[in-house]
Amino acid sequence: MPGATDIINVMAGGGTGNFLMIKSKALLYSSQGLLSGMLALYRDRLVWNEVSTRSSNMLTISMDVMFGATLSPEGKYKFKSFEAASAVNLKIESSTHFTVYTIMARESGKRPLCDTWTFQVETEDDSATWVSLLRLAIRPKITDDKANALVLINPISGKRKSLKIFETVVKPIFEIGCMSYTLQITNTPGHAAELAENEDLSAYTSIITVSGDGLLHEVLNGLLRRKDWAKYKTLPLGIIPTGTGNGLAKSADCLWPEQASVAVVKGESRLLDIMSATLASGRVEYCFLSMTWGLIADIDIESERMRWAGSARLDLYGTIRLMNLRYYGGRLHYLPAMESEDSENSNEDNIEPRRMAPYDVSTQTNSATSSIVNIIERTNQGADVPWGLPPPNFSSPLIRHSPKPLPSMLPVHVQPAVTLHPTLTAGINLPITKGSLPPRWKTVEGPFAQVIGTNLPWLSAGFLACQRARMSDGVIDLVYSRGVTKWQILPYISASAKDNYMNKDGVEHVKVRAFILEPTGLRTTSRSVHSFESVQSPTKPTSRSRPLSVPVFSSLRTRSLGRPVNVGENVSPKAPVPVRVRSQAYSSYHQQTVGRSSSLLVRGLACPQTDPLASIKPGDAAKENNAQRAAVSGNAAAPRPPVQAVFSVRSETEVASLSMEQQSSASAASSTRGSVVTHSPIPNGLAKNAIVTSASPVTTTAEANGTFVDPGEADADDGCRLVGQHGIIDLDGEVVELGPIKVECLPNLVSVICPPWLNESHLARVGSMPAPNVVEPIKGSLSREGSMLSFANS
Ligand SMILES: Nc1ncnc2c1ncn2[C@@H]1O[C@H](COP(=O)(O)OP(=O)(O)OP(=O)(O)O)[C@@H](O)[C@H]1O
Repeated sequence: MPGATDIINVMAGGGTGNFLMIKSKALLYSSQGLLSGMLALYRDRLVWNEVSTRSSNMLTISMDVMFGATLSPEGKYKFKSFEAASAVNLKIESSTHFTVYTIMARESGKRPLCDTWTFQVETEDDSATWVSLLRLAIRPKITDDKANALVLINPISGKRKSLKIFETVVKPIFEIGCMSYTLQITNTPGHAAELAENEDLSAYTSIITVSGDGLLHEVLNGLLRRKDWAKYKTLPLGIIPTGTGNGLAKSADCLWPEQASVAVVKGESRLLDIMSATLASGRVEYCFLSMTWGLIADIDIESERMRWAGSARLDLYGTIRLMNLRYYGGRLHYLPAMESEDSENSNEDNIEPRRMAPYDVSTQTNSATSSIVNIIERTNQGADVPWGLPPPNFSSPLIRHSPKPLPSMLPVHVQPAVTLHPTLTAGINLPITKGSLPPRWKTVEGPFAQVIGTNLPWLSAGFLACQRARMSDGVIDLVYSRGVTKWQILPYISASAKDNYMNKDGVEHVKVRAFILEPTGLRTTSRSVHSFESVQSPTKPTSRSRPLSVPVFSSLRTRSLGRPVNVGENVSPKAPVPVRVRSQAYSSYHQQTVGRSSSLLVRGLACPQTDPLASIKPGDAAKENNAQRAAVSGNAAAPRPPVQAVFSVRSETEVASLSMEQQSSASAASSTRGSVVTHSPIPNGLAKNAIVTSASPVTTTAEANGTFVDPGEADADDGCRLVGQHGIIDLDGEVVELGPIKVECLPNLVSVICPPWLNESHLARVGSMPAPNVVEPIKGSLSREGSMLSFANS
């Protein structure tokens, strides 16, 4: 039948995520060759079902993990995380083929897996239709001709690998995802801010930085300085993390450049609060990450000279700073976010903090969630102000000029064009005298070892500053320590701020709307430091405490500025230098939840809860054996996200031992002789299969030994044997040496294929497909759940 594509209900249906967009006959390319089946595209998934009398494999790919579809470019895109897919070296030239690209997150610390799935349909028109519909389903919010990003690359971020990462990871994903872009490499500090402020941005649908947090901070502030900033209030911002700290990317669960690139391609977004910091000079800076003072700021700033060490500089210098803990004199005033004081310290695990009027954003009508960053347009009409915020003060002198030029890297004119609801602290005169604070304000007094006002849980990828922080809750999480010893603060810094460190042992946490920091300008390594009052009536510093040299408060930094904010430079140490920080929920940041393993459904394929092999280096046979046994017997330790494991089985004895353990499991009813892999619930009786795959852990494609047994044809009694280290198959006397094979773990692999591909007679049962090259190495992966092992070929 010509043009067998069955297009059903294209773009119709609406409502549910399950309507069918297209359905047709399609061959699935696997390392075993072509498998015949029916392919159906729904709005939320792609499903391929094998049509065969012999087996009924099924492939389901969730739309969550798909990021592109192209016409047969197999082999074109090969980058690091594509290793697994590129092992399948298919020669596909005809344009009746198309390829779907997927990304799957893996357990923490491991690079996500990108994969390709190639199908063949009957005509070129069919494959073109498939590709365009797939693209539509993958990126429903972005049409191909619309997406055009301004991409800013900071070549010196982190370990100076931004350019390389762009070329090898970002660019291929952008190409696959049909993302057009204009590239700009930054030359100097401030360059990105200048571009964001002065460039004509009308052609762009987003600004993406390939950088650390500092460059995005520049972009944000540059945008806010534009006269026409309101025009770009919905311009999405995104970050592909290549920096040192990468706190935003970590908090958004997009720490791998692959994840972040895919998120950009798919145009997913998420709200993000911004903090505005009014400095002593009157200068206003906006930051999305945090404001730190004391320990964390010192680590950040003073370790700049160790940039060569990448993110390790924070750990290295952090240890030094912690061992020589400093204390800073000053006062901290804050406006609690909660009505009740007690509720500040209540357990708020996993609960989004309650928004309080007038900052209740729950009523907002802005469609902020549909783009990466939305700067909310504000008007002078109180009633029209989003979320009931007080009217912005556009005539504030802060907008026009800085009262006193600062010797900073930014020129004076770079005042933000907007002042975000400045009323919380605007009426408070500094220095603050007793009784001058508005009601509900609280004051705590130093000496402080650290003060962190954070908008995000993670200040850097390695430092969870406040687990309770949420990026769009409209409040600041204030964490401070005063008068603590280094040993008290050590668990918080080293093990990060799990909730059990909060509000005890000197690590205080409170959710606030705004805070004011009044440093005295005195720093000491002694805990018996001067009180704020002592500054008002200064006494001569003791030998262990000293006024700081200029700049006085070099240790105050709005993290993500990418440079210190020298608040109060040239100010006498005796004069308190106030800093006002407040939060505003007004913009958003892109984020995509990438690759939930549940989103790829595998019939009969069990997901293991632990992977005893994960920590074992290839070649460590003894450890591997133990781990395999532990895994098979379900003797697993701590639970972790589902993964697939790759096993090595090297001898008959080992096979027997695995089989025996399998048979002892209730779920392994159909276990048979000589089998490593068994499945009870496979419907067509093809559950009796065995596989030997790799000695490698799951991370990469690996040279490995392999063999295969199909107990339907052969078993331990009639000649099925696993021999030696080189994957020799002995089927009824017919010996096939597979040699080293590449084994890949494909967490998003899909079918539990009962391998019918070893010889012609097996293939004949599959149908009238062309015979695959049966001596090709067998690729596959083995997974387990408790005592259940499952093999899936790729
Ligand atoms: N070409 C350049 N040469 C020197 N500095 C630059 C250049 N381009 C940008 N910068 C500056 O580098 C600073 C730090 O960059 P970025 O934040 O990207 O990396 P990072 O500091 O390593 O990462 P993180 O902020 O996540 O810790 C930015 O504030 C920016 O001003």
